[in-house]
Amino acid sequence: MSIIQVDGLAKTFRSRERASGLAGSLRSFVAPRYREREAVKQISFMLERGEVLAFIGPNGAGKSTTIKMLTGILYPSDGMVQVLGLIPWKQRHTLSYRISSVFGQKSQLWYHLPPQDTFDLLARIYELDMMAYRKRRDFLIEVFDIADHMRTPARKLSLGERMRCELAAALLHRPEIIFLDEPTIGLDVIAKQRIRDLIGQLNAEEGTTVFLTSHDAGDVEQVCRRAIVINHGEIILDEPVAKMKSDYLRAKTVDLLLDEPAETLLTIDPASGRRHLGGMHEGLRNKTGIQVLKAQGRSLKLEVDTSECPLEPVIAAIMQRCHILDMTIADPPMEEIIAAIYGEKSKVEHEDEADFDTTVAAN
Ligand SMILES: Nc1ncnc2c1ncn2[C@@H]1O[C@H](COP(=O)(O)OP(=O)(O)OP(=O)(O)O)[C@@H](O)[C@H]1O
Repeated sequence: MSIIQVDGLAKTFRSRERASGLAGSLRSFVAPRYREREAVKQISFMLERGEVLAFIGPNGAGKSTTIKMLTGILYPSDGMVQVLGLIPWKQRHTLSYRISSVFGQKSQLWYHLPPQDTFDLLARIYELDMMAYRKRRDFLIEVFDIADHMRTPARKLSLGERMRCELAAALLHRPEIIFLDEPTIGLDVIAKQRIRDLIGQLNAEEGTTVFLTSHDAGDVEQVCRRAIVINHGEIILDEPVAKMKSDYLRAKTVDLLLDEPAETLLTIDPASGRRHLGGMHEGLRNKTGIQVLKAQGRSLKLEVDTSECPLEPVIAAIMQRCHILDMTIADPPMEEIIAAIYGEKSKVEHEDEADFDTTVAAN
């Protein structure tokens, strides 16, 4: 039985347009004009208990609007939703005891209070049994490694420390589903990894269903097993992350700072005039899937298509030639992945249309 069922869900916002200047304001007051925006357009999907879903898309795609409808904050314009068998906007209170949400951009801890006090308040809000609450709190403090931060006002915590406290607070009442909206936004690499590991642990050990939105391809790749891509309010892809990864998350950007000029590692192909990693390693010579994006001074930037060439031999070959002083490996930005998905989809649609045209012509 699905834990979340979404059928033809849509939301259209109607907002009043206000003209500038005094005359414009008066005109808007007397004869108001409205603009309609379809934020979510008839989307349907289901989620099983224990799934870890990435719900991704570019800015303004309709992610937050969907989450707000699934958690009962917003009424839809059309369609039906059941979360844990409840209709969110009609049974919001009952639902709130069984779900939780964390917004990376908005703190849910009381700003001036230490997390310890927020936790105690939440225990009362969720009407938790005090003995069970203390046990759960102590367990979460240990798992999330936040003992040192429990008595510091939330406003004085670093972003990474605060996010760990936010997650622990959201889990006090043992929610069956957790909605995470950009949980790693603004965090450094180490803090991001920590949050990702904790989400994975939470799902593996407690079976919590995770509904995550993020602009960070790393969150999707490392945490989620299924991805739904939404753009302009429509679902354009719904498939396992493993498939999405092999289809669209192949390119990694490798930024290197070397101890010698980057040019010494490159050769120029006389036919195309393009630079490539030259003569460093037999296996890498003429290897497809490695593109030199930039070579300036001692910094070298490569794009490696991991479906054609794994990263390890590339890095190993460079390390045999020179010392790497610094290195970062980055995923393509979400916008690029979505553009690639769109490109692929419209190619398939055009091919289908062409097939249809030739069939019609033949008939
Ligand atoms: N209360 C509102 N009134 C009018 N329009 C709104 C309202 N909330 C959202 N929108 C519009 O609906 C569309 C979808 O917004 P939404 O916040 O769901 O996008 P998002 O995918 O979460 O984007 P982001 O990644 O930037 O947070 C946007 O065009 C936005 O301007």
